Amino acid sequence: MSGALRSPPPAVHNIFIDGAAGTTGLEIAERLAGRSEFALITLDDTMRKDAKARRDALNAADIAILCLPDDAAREAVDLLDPASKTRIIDASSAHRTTTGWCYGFPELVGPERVANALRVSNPGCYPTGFLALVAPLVRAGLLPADWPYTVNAVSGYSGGGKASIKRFNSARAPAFRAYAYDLAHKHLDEMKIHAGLDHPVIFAPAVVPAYRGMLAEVPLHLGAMAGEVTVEGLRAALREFYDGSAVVTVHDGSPCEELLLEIHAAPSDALELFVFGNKGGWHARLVARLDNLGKGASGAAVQNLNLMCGLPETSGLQLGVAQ
Ligand SMILES: NC(=O)C1=CN([C@@H]2O[C@H](COP(=O)(O)OP(=O)(O)OC[C@H]3O[C@@H](n4cnc5c(N)ncnc54)[C@H](OP(=O)(O)O)[C@@H]3O)[C@@H](O)[C@H]2O)C=CC1
Ligand SMILES: CC(=O)N[C@@H](CCC(=O)OP(=O)(O)O)C(=O)O
Repeated sequence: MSGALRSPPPAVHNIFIDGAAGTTGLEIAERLAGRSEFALITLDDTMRKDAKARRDALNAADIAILCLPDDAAREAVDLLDPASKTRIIDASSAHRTTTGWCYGFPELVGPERVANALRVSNPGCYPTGFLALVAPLVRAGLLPADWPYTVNAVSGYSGGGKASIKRFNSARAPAFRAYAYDLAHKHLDEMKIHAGLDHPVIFAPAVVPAYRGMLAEVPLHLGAMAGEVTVEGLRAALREFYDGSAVVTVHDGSPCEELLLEIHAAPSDALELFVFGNKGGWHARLVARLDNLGKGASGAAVQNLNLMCGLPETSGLQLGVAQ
């Protein structure tokens, strides 16, 4: 082999998951297990909340993925040395509308922006469904930016992290939990800003006793909107926007009697979009189906991590669509 050109060994990226013992962190680690491109920096259970140990791990990482409550995520960023080269993917809602942070929705902001970013803020699970439906249609001028939109959604109970899992696994688990009746859910700004809307949406979320899964729906009085917008036109625009995506599927207009979330669904990093309308096209329902822990959290973090490391965008993702 003397004189033969050899490729350098592939780079190994040092990754620290801050909050690795939580719901999102554990699913990210599962998706990274066995991937030789990554080496995980870990803290044992006695040190995982120790500020000094976290500071060392955060600064030693090439990329740190924050799977923490918002305050702890802000604290993690503060723990970085001023000269730190560590890049961040934040799964919390602490930085989703913060100047200087890249909104980590590659299909909407462009994969190259995520790939080159120092600070990436992952979208929330509900906003992922809402924005995937509405942002491209507002951009295309098919839906008005000044419309008073409503979002109805159901989530699997893992969407609320360990506390919600404990509640839904207890003897007093509710059969259905509707919430956010203060009309001030923390996702409102994120949805408004990244969809380019003039007004906050009315957001009506609920939780069902399935571990994972999510439906986010935007009902539309299409016939009351100005212009000639049709159900077929909305669907065609979404199909064009996501053409070639391995993650997002826009279903055709085949009849569909029901959309289901399975009680024991397997993890999925796919995002499915549907456009339904009545005869005459006066009413429409835009629906997104996803796994809150997949494209809604951990799958999205791994997709962004791949991009930031120059790896194929969907490496390690589970993209089976349930249909
Ligand atoms: N679950 C989901 O579907 C989604 C979650 N997210 C966001 O991701 C983030 C993580 O959520 P999730 O995994 O569900 O939450 P969990 O409650 O399941 O996990 C959070 C983890 O963070 C740990 N933690 C809390 N404070 C600190 C600290 N100061 N230092 C180190 N670790 C700490 C907790 O420790 P301990 O185990 O001791 O409690 C826990 O292990 C949240 O901001 C959430 O909003 C975003 C999209 C979807
Ligand atoms: C079911 C449930 O409780 N869901 C959480 C949101 C989960 C999520 O998207 O996390 P982020 O808040 O980080 O975006 C809630 O409504 O607060």
